[in-house]
Amino acid sequence: MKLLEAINDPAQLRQLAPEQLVPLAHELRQFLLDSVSRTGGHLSSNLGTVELTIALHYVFDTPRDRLVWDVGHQTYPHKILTGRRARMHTLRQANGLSGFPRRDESRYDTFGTAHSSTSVSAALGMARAARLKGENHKTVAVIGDGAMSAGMAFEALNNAGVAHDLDLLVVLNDNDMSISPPVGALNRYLARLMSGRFHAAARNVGRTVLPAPVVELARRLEGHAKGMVAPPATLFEEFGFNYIGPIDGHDLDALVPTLQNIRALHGPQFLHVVTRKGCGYELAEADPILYHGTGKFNPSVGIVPAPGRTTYTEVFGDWLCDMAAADRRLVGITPAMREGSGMVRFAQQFPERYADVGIAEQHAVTFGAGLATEGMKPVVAIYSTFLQRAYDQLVHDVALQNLDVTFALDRAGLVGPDGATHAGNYDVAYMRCLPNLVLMAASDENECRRMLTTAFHYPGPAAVRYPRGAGPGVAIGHELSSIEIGTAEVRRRGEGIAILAFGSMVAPSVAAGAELGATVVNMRFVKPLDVALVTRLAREHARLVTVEEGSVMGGAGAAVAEALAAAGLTRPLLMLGLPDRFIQHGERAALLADLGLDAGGIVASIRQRFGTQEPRLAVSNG
Ligand SMILES: Cc1ncc(C[n+]2csc(CCOP(=O)(O)OP(=O)(O)O)c2C)c(N)n1
Ligand SMILES: CC(=O)[C@@H](O)[C@H](O)COP(=O)(O)O
Ligand SMILES: [Mg+2]
Repeated sequence: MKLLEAINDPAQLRQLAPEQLVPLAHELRQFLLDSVSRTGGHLSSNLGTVELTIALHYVFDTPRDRLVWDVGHQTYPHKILTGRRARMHTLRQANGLSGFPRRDESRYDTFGTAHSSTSVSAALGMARAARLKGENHKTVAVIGDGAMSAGMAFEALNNAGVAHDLDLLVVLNDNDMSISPPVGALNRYLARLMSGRFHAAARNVGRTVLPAPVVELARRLEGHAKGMVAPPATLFEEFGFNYIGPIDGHDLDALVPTLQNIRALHGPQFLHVVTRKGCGYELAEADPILYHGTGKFNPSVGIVPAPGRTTYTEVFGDWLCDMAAADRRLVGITPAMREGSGMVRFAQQFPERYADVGIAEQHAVTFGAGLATEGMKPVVAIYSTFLQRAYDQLVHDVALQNLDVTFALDRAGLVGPDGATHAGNYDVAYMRCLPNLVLMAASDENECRRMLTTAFHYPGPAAVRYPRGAGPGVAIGHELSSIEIGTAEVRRRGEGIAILAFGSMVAPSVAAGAELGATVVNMRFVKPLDVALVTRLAREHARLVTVEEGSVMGGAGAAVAEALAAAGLTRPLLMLGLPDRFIQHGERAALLADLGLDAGGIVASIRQRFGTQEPRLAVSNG
């Protein structure tokens, strides 16, 4: 590790001779594999960007030249080369390095990210700012083939391609993979670019990078000389970029001179590099999906899948297959999260009714709306955090038209190591204000299954939110039974205090209620709220507490407060949930405990707010 250990800053990397870069890449890849196997994290994508990262920092004058990564799950080599090597053992842990770029972590992280397809927009903004400020640095966006499939990337290309006064380079890191195999026409197009004349052109590209008009002229002349019609320009050229490539993204002898040539050019440039996900670690190359995101593992053995407790994701996946067998109208939709959303078996068993639409949350929702207009029963499986992307589609295309779309909202609440970017803290706040929509929060695995069935049978938009990981471990029935809409369930009768708990907070609230002698209710529905029960509880108890794994602001507790106000009832109401700040990465259970959202924390908050005396006062009415 001699070369790597000497690099604490890209300026030191730039002192190396070109022939030292290959051995450096070897050291970096070894370090990366060793490091991720100890911490867990995103492995395959990072193994694929080792050479590209070295070449970019070697050629560009970072951080003066701006380097913007898309998604950011492939930035571990970048972190290692930009002074964070010694902290890689803290990756994705509380108070440790983030798994994604963060502006507050390093001046080399020019743009915070983790949701995909933002890089070209952000880089274009930076390039425009440079122009306006009279600065002459370069801006580079690195975007994967999966991320390139999103509408937002194309909105940015559309804008950038006519910005001929800006020095912007878009590097397409094409590894022919999203998390799962890529889908759609763009992917097919990229595969075609890899073949035929483009492949032949790639061999010399390091020596002959030319501005777009010259390339275009040469193409026409070549066609003319051969008496043929000139070959068509690439899609990216049609957008206004100078397209270069495809080149081998693991070949430093091609990457470095190509980037050096491009750096001297002005206007929008597009470099297509081809990499292998998992490159250099045989097991990850053979199964890049398994090694996309890993826990800790022994690199000489590889990941050994161990049976664990059933996760909510698995509950959903099993329900989806059962419901699809029962109802031929069901169509399962995922925006590029087949594995994460538990849809692998469904995709195999019901290929005609399975739709991976790419990283395209907005399209996923409106595609579902379209299916619903024709009497189909779409189920959009989506992480809470990614539904944020499709809010207008949820409002305008689904809720406003009262269309029958079921939303399976996975990763609702804190997610743990991915941190604030992936936390699903806001879905309750942004969904419960929508007319027509039914919103449920699952408190255990079996209830999750029943809620999904309820949502599916409800003839309008309905969502079930459930957290990352396993639930309390209750037995899961095989039947497809529903819950009456808008009904809560009293889990424990006590006096003085009533705890109204939502979803994942029911189990700790029941434990807290036992310690306090309080009534505990599993509210089940955020919308419609069981107003009759809420008002009855308010009349029977002196103090009310709401507990939820979601933003307190605008959340389910706020819904209870509104219901009380509407009924003219005033009661001391303690609302527990996620505070008005972003919660960083760490282990999910530990983060919840830190926030007082475990049984002990709930007891402590209630005692702190209402005192330690048994609050026996029963009130007659408001
Ligand atoms: C808006 C959004 N939707 C979904 C995801 C989940 N996600 C993270 S990486 C990824 C695949 C990205 O593919 P690509 O850009 O080709 O990068 P690769 O993993 O191949 O390196 C997906 C779907 C996300 N981060 N953001
Ligand atoms: C980078 C990204 O967005 C995904 O890979 C995400 O990290 C997956 O999270 P889960 O592990 O919760 O599926
Ligand atoms: Mg890819």
